[in-house]
Amino acid sequence: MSNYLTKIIESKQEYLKSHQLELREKPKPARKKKLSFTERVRNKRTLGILAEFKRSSPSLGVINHSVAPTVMAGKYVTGGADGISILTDEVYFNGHIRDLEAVAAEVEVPVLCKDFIIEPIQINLAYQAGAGMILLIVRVLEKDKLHTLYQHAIRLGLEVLLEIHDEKDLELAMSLKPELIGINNRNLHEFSTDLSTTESLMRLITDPDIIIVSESGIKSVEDCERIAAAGADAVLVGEACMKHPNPEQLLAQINRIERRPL
Ligand SMILES: O=P(O)(O)OC[C@@H](O)[C@@H](O)c1c[nH]c2ccccc12
Repeated sequence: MSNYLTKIIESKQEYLKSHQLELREKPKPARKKKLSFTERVRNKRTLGILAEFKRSSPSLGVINHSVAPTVMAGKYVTGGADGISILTDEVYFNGHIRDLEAVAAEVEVPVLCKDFIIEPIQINLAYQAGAGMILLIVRVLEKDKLHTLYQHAIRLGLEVLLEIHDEKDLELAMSLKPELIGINNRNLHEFSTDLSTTESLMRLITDPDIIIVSESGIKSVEDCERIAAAGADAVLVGEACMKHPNPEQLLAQINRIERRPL
């Protein structure tokens, strides 16, 4: 693991230890049944969209601190997002699980809990807050732990976005027979992004039933066209949405991009 990721994971372990009391589970609230992200993407012929709410990040510092998550999520849905990703990590991304809770209660599309998940309690809390999906980053988990967390989420009826960055991650991810894979274009050693990561890993994924989301460094409609040409099914866009003067318009344009036929 890179130094940066190791630091984040260590801080997450600390956080979970020191917040044990607050993090205790509450009774499960009634949940609205929503169409899953995977189903939504399968039902359309154009590029799927996961639009992300991210106030700040370790690589960029402050991105946008002035807009409320529910306001932004409303714009994302208007623009045609098939799912909303909410960064809930407090320490590095200035997020909160309450952001997710507020958004999940308001929108009809599924909401992704974007965090560094290393313990089942985090999955339970995401579920209780109304998440329909969680992220598992293959790189930060041992094989057994990855399997345990994956099965735990699936049993709760959550979708899992399984994030990979290279061939080794892909091999491990495939051992779970996933429905949904995220290819992260960001090199976690030095924060740089390179869309060719999606292009090269796409060539190795031969199962047409797996929905592939390309993540990070996607800044424009042209970038999305490139991702669609590589054969990915969906994009995860954060910074470009958060900084855009009119995110609805950006997403509406992305929403018109045809996917590559199987
Ligand atoms: O803001 P961008 O470059 O559009 O990237 C969004 C998303 O892919 C990125 O936030 C991300 C991808 N994987 C992660 C894991 C943890 C935290 C953040 C991420």
